[in-house]
Amino acid sequence: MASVSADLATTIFGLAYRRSPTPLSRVQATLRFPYLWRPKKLHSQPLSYSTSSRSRFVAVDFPKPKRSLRLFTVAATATATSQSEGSDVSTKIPPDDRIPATIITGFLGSGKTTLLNHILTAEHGKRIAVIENEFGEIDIDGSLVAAKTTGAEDIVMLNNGCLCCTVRGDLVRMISELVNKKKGKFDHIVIETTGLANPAPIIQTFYAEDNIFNDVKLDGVVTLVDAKHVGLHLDEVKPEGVVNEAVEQIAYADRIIVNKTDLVGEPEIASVVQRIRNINGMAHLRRTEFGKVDLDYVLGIGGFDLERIESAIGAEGAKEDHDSHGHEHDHSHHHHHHEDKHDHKHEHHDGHHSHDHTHDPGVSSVSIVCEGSLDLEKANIWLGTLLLERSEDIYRMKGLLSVQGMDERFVFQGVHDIFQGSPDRLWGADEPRINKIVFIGKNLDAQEIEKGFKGCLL
Ligand SMILES: Nc1nc2c(ncn2[C@@H]2O[C@H](COP(=O)(O)OP(=O)(O)OP(=O)(O)O)[C@@H](O)[C@H]2O)c(=O)[nH]1
Repeated sequence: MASVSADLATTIFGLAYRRSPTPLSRVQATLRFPYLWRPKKLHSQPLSYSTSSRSRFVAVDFPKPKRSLRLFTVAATATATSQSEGSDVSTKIPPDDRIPATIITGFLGSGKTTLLNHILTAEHGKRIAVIENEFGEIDIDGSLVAAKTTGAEDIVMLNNGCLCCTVRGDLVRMISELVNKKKGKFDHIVIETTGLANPAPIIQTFYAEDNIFNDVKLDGVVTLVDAKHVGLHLDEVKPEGVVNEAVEQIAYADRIIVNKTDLVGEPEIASVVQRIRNINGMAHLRRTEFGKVDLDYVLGIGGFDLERIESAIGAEGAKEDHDSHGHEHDHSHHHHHHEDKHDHKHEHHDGHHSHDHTHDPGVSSVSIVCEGSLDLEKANIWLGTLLLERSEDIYRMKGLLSVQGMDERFVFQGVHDIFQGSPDRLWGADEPRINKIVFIGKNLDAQEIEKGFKGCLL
């Protein structure tokens, strides 16, 4: 284990224990010490920081493809109402009126354009700007997308490469242009990636680029899955160091749409759902034909929004949403670690089916649900070290924590080494202090994570 400096040890929730006991002064202390965790291996220079009016986010910097750096503060709690003496930072958090953006991803032919057309033609009253990324010179998807008259405020094409690789700069420019020239004329941006896109760099763009971050917030990642063919893609063994895009697209999703269910039978669908759950136990999942989902399932979901973390990390992990079909499944196969079901051999615990879990190349989810309060210093060291050592492998994480001495719940979410956290609402007087935490990533050791986490409990 890497040695952890005192600095690191005070960073993740660092602020909370530099506070004085009242909630208000806690907020102010928080804002006065705005930096959270920073991965030392990525920075030899000390970081400078500033408080910004957009103080909702915490540390971002990532090594690839661009080493840009964003420093964040922890958001103030709802209890912040005024400043007291000695405070040099406003506790007022401005309303987040940035334009939400949704990434639609999914493997080739999974139904992304079909979903986009559904969004554009549905009645929702939203004015949507669309960014289409087509791999290749010919703008085929553009002509397949419903015409502007059907609901898109603007459709822009990115045809000369893949969003996650060569045209990231173009994406930044396009979003900036949309914002600069058309702000006020649209309410939402929808970005359709190519089928071969890895969502991570696209997600990171929203945090790394000031031009985007100041005006646009990532709302969610929606992943289409072709119920008939996804198994083939998940099974594909890639050369060392090459990602399996189908797996990545599922791993980063906030919403998963298992599409083309008309082409397969119930056992195949159940098997696909199970494999997806094994990779991503956090995302909501719905089954469809031709991408027909309620629009509020895909737009305005707040997948990266701390205020909505709880809905993403329900007590037993994400559930399959059942409004579009009428039968029950509980196929959640990711590794649940619940304090009162403490069984390390229960990885495939639903007992309904026997499925092969050996294919998905090391990407899985681990969730821990347990009552108690965390020792802040220990939790800092544990999570800081975990991210320091494993941030490349930790794709997504979300958590809701009970910290000893903290009256509020602490919520956080992260994507690799982007970490965003803040005190949330106060714990209720009779509310059990239950920690919930979900990790999605590569080669996660559920037992080790659980052990590390529980070692931080008082
Ligand atoms: N049978 C069936 N076909 C579907 C369904 N959804 C989409 N399709 C068809 O599948 C084909 C691919 O759908 P698209 O929406 O273009 O898929 P895509 O993900 O945008 O494809 P790429 O841009 O190539 O990655 C089209 O012919 C769609 O009409 C479905 O639920 N059932």
